Amino acid sequence: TTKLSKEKVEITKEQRALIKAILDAYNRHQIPQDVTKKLLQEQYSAEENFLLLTEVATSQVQVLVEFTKNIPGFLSLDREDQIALLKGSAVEAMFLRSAQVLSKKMPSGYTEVLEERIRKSGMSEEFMTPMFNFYKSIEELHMTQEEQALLTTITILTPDRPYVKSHEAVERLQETMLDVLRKLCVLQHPQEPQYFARLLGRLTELRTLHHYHVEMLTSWKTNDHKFTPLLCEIWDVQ
Ligand SMILES: C[C@]12CC[C@H]3[C@@H](CC=C4C=C(C(=O)O)CC[C@@]43C)[C@@H]1CC[C@@H]2C(=O)c1ccc(O)cc1
Repeated sequence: TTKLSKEKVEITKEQRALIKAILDAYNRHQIPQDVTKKLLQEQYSAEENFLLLTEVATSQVQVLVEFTKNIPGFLSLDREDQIALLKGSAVEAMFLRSAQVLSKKMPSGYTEVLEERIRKSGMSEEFMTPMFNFYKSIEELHMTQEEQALLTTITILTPDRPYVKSHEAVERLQETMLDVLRKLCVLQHPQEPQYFARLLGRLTELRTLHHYHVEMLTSWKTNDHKFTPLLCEIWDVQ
């Protein structure tokens, strides 16, 4: 008979404090009300939808920077590495954020409106399909808030981003988060031993979306769509 590994998984006091710090930061940093209200009120047109998504994307980058600064240990990394990690993970963190938001049904109908504006923003089908497939694969996981916040943190703390100098320091920080997430998955999804592996599989899918995103921006640019200076800065768009 296969001996089920009933390994005694225990979250330490420090790890519990880490989860709390990351979850508080994740919940504290939301898109400002006035931005989301505009998204609900403005009329629909491909141009208007693109402008609104650009505004909400710009706001999300600012939220991402604030969240990242609250990741325990992040500010003790080398300053240039902090920038390299933010630039390297901005697109993936944004797609992970959009998947987490779009897989939640909100009473305000925000999710439906957002989805409608994405579908009618002048984005070509070839990028729409993989993006919505990703949203679906995230939705099927039914991630808890802690798992979402930790998965975003793990994405940001990816050591092999371009221009990262002290690879080990980032790796150590990421491993701390991976260990906490692994334990959480075992405790919160006891009947799904593969759940943690499935979560990490989503990070691989995120990297392919990153590739699509570069082409998506270029296709928008050719139809002379303007991005904000912050988006150009963080996404290396000319
Ligand atoms: C990524 C995205 C811009 C940012 C949106 C995302 C859909 C849902 C979101 C939810 C957010 C929240 O509720 O916190 C923050 C903004 C995001 C993350 C859009 C889907 C396609 C779009 C896009 O790629 C895009 C890129 C450049 C643009 O100028 C306009 C759109």
